[in-house]
Amino acid sequence: HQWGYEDHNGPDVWQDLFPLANGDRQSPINIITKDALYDPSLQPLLVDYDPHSAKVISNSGHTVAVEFDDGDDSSVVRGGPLMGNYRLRQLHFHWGPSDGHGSEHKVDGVDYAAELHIVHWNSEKFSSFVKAACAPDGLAVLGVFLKVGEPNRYIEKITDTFGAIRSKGKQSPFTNFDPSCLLPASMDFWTYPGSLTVPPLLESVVWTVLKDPISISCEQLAMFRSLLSTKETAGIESCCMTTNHRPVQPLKNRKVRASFL
Ligand SMILES: C[C@@H](NC(=O)c1ccc(Cl)c(S(N)(=O)=O)c1)c1ccccc1O
Ligand SMILES: [Zn+2]
Repeated sequence: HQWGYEDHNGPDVWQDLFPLANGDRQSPINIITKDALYDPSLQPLLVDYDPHSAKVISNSGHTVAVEFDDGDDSSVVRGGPLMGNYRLRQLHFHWGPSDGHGSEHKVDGVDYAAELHIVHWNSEKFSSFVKAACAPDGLAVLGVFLKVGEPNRYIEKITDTFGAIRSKGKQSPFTNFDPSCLLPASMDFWTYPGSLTVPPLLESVVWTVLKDPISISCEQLAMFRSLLSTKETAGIESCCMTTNHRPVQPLKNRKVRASFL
């Protein structure tokens, strides 16, 4: 039984197989900006990525991901709400069936066309991503909103590979890529304690969501939707990855902090 985003295996039934779906610190959330607490003690968020860490780009069936060599601390994020270094592991995207929605987090109820997640793990306290993914401060995910507008020349480097990774399970070499090129000018962020937004929904993510979006053109977005969530095997008709975003979850007893006034 493979989880997905359709009625029979989507977010509304994930709780059947993954009980954490109804947990106390689930992601994504709607960020209500007037309730966000400005915290002057928050340090700037500092990324330091080595382009040679990028290894492959893969179609996981749920999303498209660039995977990095996380064997050393050559690509890390630190500062912000984080204690110590978090090592870069992978980046991936979430989008929707139309340009009107597709991001996972919302800001004052408004969602963007898509959202980029840059996933890191706490290499000071843990020896692997899998171990870190089970601890409350094990992962740090940097969320970046994508707003429909001008074509994005760095997103183009990603969509250029889609011909080779059209179906689920396909991967292609992808190196010499620094994810900093996908960050907006301002590193102002909101931060809150949350979870993976995909099963197993582990509650181990310190979220930092950047305030400003980056651009993506509607044609580039359409290319994400042309990726297939099915394997290439003959006989099974292929289906497009038209949507892969989880609805917003209850805030419950959490506070969102802002790094800016
Ligand atoms: C199954 C899928 N894992 C994730 O997508 C994923 C993992 C961790 C986090 Cl923290 C998030 S999230 N959305 O909370 O940022 C998503 C996957 C596995 C292997 C390769 C590519 C790939 O995409
Ligand atoms: Zn994600």
